[in-house]
Amino acid sequence: MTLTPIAEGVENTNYKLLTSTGLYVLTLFERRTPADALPYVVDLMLQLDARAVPVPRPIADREGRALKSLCQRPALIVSFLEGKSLLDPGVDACREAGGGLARLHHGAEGYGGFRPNPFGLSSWGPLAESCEQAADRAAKRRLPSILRALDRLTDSWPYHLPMGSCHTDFFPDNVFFSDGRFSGVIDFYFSCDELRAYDLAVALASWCFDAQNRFVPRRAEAMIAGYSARRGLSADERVALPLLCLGAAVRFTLTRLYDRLHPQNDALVKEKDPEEFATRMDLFYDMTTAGKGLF
Ligand SMILES: Nc1ncnc2c1ncn2[C@@H]1O[C@H](COP(=O)(O)OP(=O)(O)O)[C@@H](O)[C@H]1O
Ligand SMILES: N[C@@H](CCOP(=O)(O)O)C(=O)O
Repeated sequence: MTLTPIAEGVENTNYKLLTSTGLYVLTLFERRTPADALPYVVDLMLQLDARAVPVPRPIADREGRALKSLCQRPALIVSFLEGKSLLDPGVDACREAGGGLARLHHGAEGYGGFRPNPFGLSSWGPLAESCEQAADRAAKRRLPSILRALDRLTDSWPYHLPMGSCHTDFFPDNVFFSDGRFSGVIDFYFSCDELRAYDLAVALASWCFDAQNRFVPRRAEAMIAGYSARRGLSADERVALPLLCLGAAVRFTLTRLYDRLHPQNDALVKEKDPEEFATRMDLFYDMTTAGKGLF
């Protein structure tokens, strides 16, 4: 058996695990994934796997338990998924990814678990406050635009839209491709009950910017087309997308800012730049002010 650390993670500590029966991933969960949330996540992955959505399959021990404890942290072994994520996904990849997200939403239908979104709208105010308390000069400059976006989101959040089990971290690094086709999705540790259109908005806010962080409307159009070819998207959901993209941009600006201000020195994780999403937040703020659509 060999264990090789994987350094790409942002949230948890991961190892590639090679045994006589195959290749797996061992995850030790760090601060954002509490043990009591994991049964929801594991059972959702099992349901998706059973419905042929390509996700890592949790591996149980001889007593049938997948969730274990290792080094004082919750731990899980899942199957290794083949395929590669894309660094700068183009229009076709965005269409494929939209279709992949719709497959995930389909596969999650009827799921019996319930987990409120730990990083949903109601968490953003307290997160902003804890960033404010620890703020350095750069964070102090950023906070007013975060708070202004938060006011808009609080005033206009579309609570009435359809909910279900969502991934809520459907970023390019969590989606695998093989021969240009969607081949799988990993990292379900933020999965929870949320607005389905918010899940799509997270994908739009993370896939539809180029290497210079410029919004690419054609990618957004393709992603929405890929999604809606497999799963209906109502007129109300479509109209709400710019506001929900603003919400997604606030969420990732805040968690990245929090991580920069409160680093975890002992975990095998990488920090990401909050400014990348803060710039997107400003763009979606202006788009919602002007009442414009994404394309
Ligand atoms: N089941 C899996 N199959 C293949 N690769 C995986 C799997 N799980 C994780 N990885 C690899 O590990 C990296 C980090 O995993 P991820 O779950 O995104 O960690 P974190 O939650 O810490 O961000 C991924 O980018 C991917 O390369
Ligand atoms: N996607 C989030 C943080 C979680 O990272 P992941 O590696 O688990 O996708 C971000 O980019 O801030």
